[in-house]
Amino acid sequence: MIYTLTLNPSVDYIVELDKIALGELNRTKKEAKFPGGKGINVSRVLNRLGEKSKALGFIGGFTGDYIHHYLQQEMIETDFVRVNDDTRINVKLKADAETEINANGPSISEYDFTSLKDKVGKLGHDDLLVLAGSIPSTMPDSTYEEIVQICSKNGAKFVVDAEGELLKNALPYKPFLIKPNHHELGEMFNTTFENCEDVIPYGKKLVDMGAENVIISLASKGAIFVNKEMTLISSVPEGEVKSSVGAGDSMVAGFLATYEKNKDIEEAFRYSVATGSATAFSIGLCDRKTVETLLPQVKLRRGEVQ
Ligand SMILES: Nc1ncnc2c1ncn2[C@@H]1O[C@H](COP(=O)(O)OP(=O)(O)OP(=O)(O)O)[C@@H](O)[C@H]1O
Ligand SMILES: O=P(O)(O)OC[C@@]1(O)O[C@H](CO)[C@@H](O)[C@@H]1O
Repeated sequence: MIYTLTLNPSVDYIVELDKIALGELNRTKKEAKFPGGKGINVSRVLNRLGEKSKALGFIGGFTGDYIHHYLQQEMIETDFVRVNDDTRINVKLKADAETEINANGPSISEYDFTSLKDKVGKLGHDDLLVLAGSIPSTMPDSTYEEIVQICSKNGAKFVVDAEGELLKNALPYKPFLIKPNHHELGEMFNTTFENCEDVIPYGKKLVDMGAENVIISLASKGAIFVNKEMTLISSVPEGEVKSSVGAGDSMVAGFLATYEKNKDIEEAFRYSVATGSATAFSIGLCDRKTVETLLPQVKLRRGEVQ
């Protein structure tokens, strides 16, 4: 079974304005709220693509209740650890550009973390855990490493979608899939990228560092896939971006949902890109129909073998 782990869930408050005037009263044109946090987004998109998953993580307070009820209504299984503080609220401003304000998140006690590790310890060979997003600021950088060590010991596969040290520390344990975007990749290697070709050598480095499969997204510029056997470069569909919040998480869900069905990497990568764009072209997360409409626009070509 697929499990998702969101150590720092959020209520995402999405606000649309014509423009933002700093230091003044602004009134919204439209607003919406959704349960958020990367792992939770992966569970919600998997569900829309017909794949079951169970959402794990820490939730607390009225915001935690909101997330819990929302997922229950969508018939998504959960097994959260309840914490004392409120789950955070992240503000997403959409005006000329998209601006995000993500909060630190609640404090997590040793006891809470142990309860969570006990749940992860029950996963075995037939399971896959998606670890996604930041960790609450009270938790150490070694947090993901501790969790993937448990998976590795019990033979459970895992996916990591996180930034910086959290991702680097997990690589030696051989994640099944990682999905940095080009900014995150640039920060890891202290460089910047213009296009898909620039990114390929760094995708290969991540494979050498332990990742089995690597997807690197470059928003409207395309995406690349690298593993030991192949390098693929993908175009992205054209359309109007309504909110890119969760587009990266949707890529992970699109890949896993398809791979679970047929173990076909190329097909999984095509779905991954179509699912990412389907979310970028929606307010909130995508639905299956939009993914299937966009799929014919996703064209893959092979990167050069080096
Ligand atoms: N302007 C765009 N046009 C078409 N597709 C897009 C656009 N922006 C994002 N996408 C889709 O979303 C995917 C992920 O985008 P991006 O590279 O911004 O990832 P990310 O930064 O991880 O996303 P997130 O906003 O969830 O953090 C892209 O591969 C693409 O499929
Ligand atoms: O602060 P983190 O954990 O890095 O990211 C959290 C977040 O921005 O990621 C999701 C989109 O990918 C949103 O639902 C959520 O608000």
